[in-house]
Amino acid sequence: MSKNTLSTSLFNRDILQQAIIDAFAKLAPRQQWKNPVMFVVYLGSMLTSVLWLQALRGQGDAPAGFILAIACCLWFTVLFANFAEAVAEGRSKAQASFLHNAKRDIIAKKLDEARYGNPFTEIAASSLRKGDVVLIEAGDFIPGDGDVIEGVASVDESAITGESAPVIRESGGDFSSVTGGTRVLSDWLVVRISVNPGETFLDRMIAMVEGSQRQKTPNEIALTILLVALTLVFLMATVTLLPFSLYSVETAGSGHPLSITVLVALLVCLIPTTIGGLLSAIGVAGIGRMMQKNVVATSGRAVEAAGDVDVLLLDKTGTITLGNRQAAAFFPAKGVSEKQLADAAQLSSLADETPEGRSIVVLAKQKFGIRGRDVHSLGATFVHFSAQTRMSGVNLKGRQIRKGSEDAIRGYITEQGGRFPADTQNIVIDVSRRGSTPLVVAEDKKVLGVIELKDIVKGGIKERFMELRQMGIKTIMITGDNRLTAAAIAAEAGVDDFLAEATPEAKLNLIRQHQAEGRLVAMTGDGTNDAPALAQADVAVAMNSGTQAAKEAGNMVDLDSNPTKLIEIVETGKQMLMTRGALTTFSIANDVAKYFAIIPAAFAGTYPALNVLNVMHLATPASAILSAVIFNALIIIALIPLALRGVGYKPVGAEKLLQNNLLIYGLGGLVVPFIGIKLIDALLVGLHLV
Ligand SMILES: Nc1ncnc2c1ncn2[C@@H]1O[C@H](COP(=O)(O)OP(=O)(O)OP(=O)(O)O)[C@@H](O)[C@H]1O
Ligand SMILES: [K+]
Ligand SMILES: [Mg+2]
Repeated sequence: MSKNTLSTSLFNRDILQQAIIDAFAKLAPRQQWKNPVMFVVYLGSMLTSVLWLQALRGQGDAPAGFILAIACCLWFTVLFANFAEAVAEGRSKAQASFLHNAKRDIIAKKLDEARYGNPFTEIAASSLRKGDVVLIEAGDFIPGDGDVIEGVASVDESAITGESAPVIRESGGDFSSVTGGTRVLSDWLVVRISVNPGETFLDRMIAMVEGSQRQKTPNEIALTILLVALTLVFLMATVTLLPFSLYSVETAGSGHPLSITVLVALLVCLIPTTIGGLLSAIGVAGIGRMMQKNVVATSGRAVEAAGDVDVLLLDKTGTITLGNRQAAAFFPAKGVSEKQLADAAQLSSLADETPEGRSIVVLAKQKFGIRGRDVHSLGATFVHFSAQTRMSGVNLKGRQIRKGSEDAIRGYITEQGGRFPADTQNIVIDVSRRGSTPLVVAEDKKVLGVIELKDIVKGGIKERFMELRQMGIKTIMITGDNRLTAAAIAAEAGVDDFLAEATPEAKLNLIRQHQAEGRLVAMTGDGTNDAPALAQADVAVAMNSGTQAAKEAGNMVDLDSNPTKLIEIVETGKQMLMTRGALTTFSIANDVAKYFAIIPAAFAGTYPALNVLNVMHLATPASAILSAVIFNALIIIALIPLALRGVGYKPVGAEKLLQNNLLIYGLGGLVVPFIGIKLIDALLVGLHLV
């Protein structure tokens, strides 16, 4: 399988070079203001720089060299945080670059009338409007997003999906959507354009992936508020230290007061700069990791919700099963021959565009040599399948043939005064218990028998559901099939619950009900029918092969159109949340440790008694403060790979995760600074810098 996505090499040279440039560009106050914690460091850098200039003129509150060293460290802290964000954005951009290649000048064949064979005019794709109808022939690029209204063709979508195998796009059903920039390989399509220029799927994907549309997610805002509160507390504490130290020096008549430089250094070490500097990079990287899985998230919020999902709604057909429900056998009712049933079944399916319908035509031909008849010469009118009626069929010259779910056909024939035979009832039960879908065929008010539609549960799916259960996520299978079939497949696949005979409304209600109970719901969908439910779900993954309506209603698109991807999406979301949680824990634990490094040293001159806290025995007060500030800057750089790659993830319960997190990142966060600061101090001494 060829994938367009970037190799995971974090330290791609081009990205790093660009990120260094961007790190400086991000020094603009307008950018800095967006990140309140780092904004404090930014102000501190400016203040200490001014103090250094004063010191050069002999008016310093500390030696000029010391102030300069602190100022430089603070500027680097800001630059490192900028750099982290720039690297994350650079990787996303690199991942999106192949999408730019898919944008090209295309000539569209705009049809004067919406039908194949009519004359067309050639116009630039960029001037196509929503509602225009175009012809696309073998070799042509598809000029815009739209839905196929006529024709069947194989399409090369590798420009978008990176998948080189062609896909079939056809009118009707769930494979009717085409994307601008892809190419028709064989045959022709008539497509109704569904978006105006500039609003295409490709445009939206590029904007999202490149981060130009990225806004803070609700959780990011909440965390930022917490970090700002912490920052304010430390700011107050630090500011009040100054008059305090002045007073005590005065009353004692000895020692010297704290310098502004030391106070700024102290403040920067105490506020949560590590998470403050990496927060945005973690969010961007989350979207980037989705992209690596060929999933385009149209909001950071969707990625975040994916990590918190409680309930997963999965379609039976195509998600849990392979999805090509194929006719496998005919079971005639008493007094009907199998051939008679097959003939009626085929007639009712001649215009049925669903895979089920087509397979019935094929099976009747294979078993009895019944040829597909020319539907126009029959003077027939077709009744198309819908998920609401669960029935389809044909009316021809006084004959009305229907096929559909048992209850739909029962309703249909009782309406006309017919009776549902007991032997057919038994066949339905038998077929359903096997996990197959029974389609009952009726002519007028007489039941002719049952068609068995077979589908196969995907290999390995049971293990995936087990993992989800370990993560504390409930899986619910949804199907339009009857309860018996649903129960058989649910048991085989190992889902927690199922909803049978589901209409699109029932799906929507199920989502609302779970949300009302405070749960976050995820689902996948591809049909126009799924659009309302997709719009309601918290995480809504539309298949790239699906209809435009589904893609617009969802907040993620899976370019591979693999419904089981939802499981990986949840894992990626969880990993992003865990990474943020881990680094927040680490950051705050870190600050506590820095407190012990810097306080005794900073106050040694003012309060000699505080020396009992001086557990680290750093060389001098100046080297203690400098070492802490250097460590504070370097830790941001050191954690960039972790922020971008994400912490390792195993499917265990939330409580266990929290425990592990506190243990590793909390304890680590406490210990690492002691070692780091001690080493830096020794190095400074060794190099005779202090
Ligand atoms: N082409 C058809 N003609 C008549 N009846 C059909 C047809 N396809 C399905 N049915 C009936 O309608 C019921 C619901 O079908 P539907 O495709 O909505 O089910 P589903 O399992 O939810 O599949 P999906 O995952 O595609 O939504 C089926 O159980 C079957 O009885
Ligand atoms: K800090
Ligand atoms: Mg279906």
